[in-house]
Amino acid sequence: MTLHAQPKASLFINGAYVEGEGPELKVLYPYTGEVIATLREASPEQVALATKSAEAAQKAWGALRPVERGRVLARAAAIIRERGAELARLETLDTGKPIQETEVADWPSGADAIEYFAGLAATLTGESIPLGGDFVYTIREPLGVCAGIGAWNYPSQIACWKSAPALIMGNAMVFKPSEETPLGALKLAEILVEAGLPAGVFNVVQGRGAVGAALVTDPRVAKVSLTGSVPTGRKVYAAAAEGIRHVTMELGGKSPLIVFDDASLEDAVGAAILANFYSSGQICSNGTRVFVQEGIKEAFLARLAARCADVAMGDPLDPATQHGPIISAAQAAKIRAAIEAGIAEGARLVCGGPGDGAFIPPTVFAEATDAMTITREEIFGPVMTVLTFKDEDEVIARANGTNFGLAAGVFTRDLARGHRVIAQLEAGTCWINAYNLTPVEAPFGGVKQSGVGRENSRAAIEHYSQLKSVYVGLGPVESPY
Ligand SMILES: NC(=O)c1ccc[n+]([C@@H]2O[C@H](COP(=O)([O-])OP(=O)(O)OC[C@H]3O[C@@H](n4cnc5c(N)ncnc54)[C@H](O)[C@@H]3O)[C@@H](O)[C@H]2O)c1
Repeated sequence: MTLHAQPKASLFINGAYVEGEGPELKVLYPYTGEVIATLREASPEQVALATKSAEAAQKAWGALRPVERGRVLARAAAIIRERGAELARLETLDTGKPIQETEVADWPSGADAIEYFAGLAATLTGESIPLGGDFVYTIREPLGVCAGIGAWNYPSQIACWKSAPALIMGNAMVFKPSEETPLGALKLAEILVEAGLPAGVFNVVQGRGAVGAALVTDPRVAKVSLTGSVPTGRKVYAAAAEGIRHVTMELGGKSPLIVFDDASLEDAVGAAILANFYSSGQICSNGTRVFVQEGIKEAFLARLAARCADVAMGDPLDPATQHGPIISAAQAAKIRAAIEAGIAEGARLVCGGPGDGAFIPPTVFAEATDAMTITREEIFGPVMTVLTFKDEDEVIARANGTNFGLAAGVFTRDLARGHRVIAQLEAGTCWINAYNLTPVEAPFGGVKQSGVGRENSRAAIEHYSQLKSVYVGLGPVESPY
């Protein structure tokens, strides 16, 4: 079976594939390390060309009836679903994620977002504000050219989640995928054009951080939406501030998953697995600090270790594979260093460990403290830290003892307690008796250093539009002189 995934060219500008003029970018299949495509980065001139194309195309696109924009996006969602198998395979080659995940989670979630915003299109109106005689009306306007910058863990989903609300509001977008996973965004550009999107409304440039930085500071860019780590977020937010640009920041996390002793043990263990090991643990909202109430700690760890022992690791294209490789050798080395630090600082390795080559098995630490590196820092790999607690107040304080605030989960059969605890947790995206489910209908995003703004749901529209307020005077103008 060929693993060749070379696109027609590296960039997609003004409705067509264009070859990049910058440095080479090799795309490796994480499972085997073989080169599946060789791309070129965009040159600074090509980044400017992309934003100019976007600026030119945005005017007519933004002037369409919203229902017409919705029709284009609805068609694109249908094409994504028709090509589900082909797109899932490409996503697996690009990311190394098991095909059993990419078939149900990645592009399908992207298609959901495109479909959702397509349906919302015609409902996005301003309001009329009566003032006695005079009145004010508001117009919800697009921002103009939006820049999207993606991470490598959900490359196609991220491209869809950012472009769908942007485009439906009449904006144009220039998207830069992660240099690790450049392929899916090109497919999205192709599909959008096939669905009827005018040339230039959605463009893709490739490259490492410097290309992202050039995009963020391009004078035509009005808004920047980044999915990435906190350190990158800090840089991008600062660069965007120079031009008073709007931002959405979807950043990292070290989220708490709290399991009370009245919870269904089997469900809580299942959620802890979903919260730590799906996509080989490379998920921003992962509940990597699992707080288990004292009385059930041993039973929880025993069941967790037993279920993790059954994991099927291996060839991501094999439908039976549940746990794939880590995205890159560099990321695997970082995760291994975190595992070594956990052992060196005295935590007990319950199962898993550093693994071999591209694979790191589901790894669980117990007897950890809040001060340990594995408990404080985002690892972005399949590493769970189990901590124990005595009571509600204690666990809330400890769960909040972090600068991150992306997500949080609570497991309990006492629903009053579930709501009470969630209300006190400093996190943007929360679950009670569930974890890591992110339907497009619900807002997604973080508080504290995990981010600014929300993706998905009607809330995303706020971040891709601005309100014009129009005062209408119906009476005589009263001037003081
Ligand atoms: N909150 C969310 O929705 C969410 C989702 C997925 C991943 N993440 C986070 O992303 C991180 C993992 O992804 P990653 O390693 O690709 O992140 P990263 O921060 O290294 O890179 C993210 C993107 O930013 C670009 N970039 C780097 N420097 C830049 C600069 N100076 N200016 C502009 N762009 C720049 C990169 O090329 C890449 O496309 C984790 O921290 C994870 O938690 C967050």
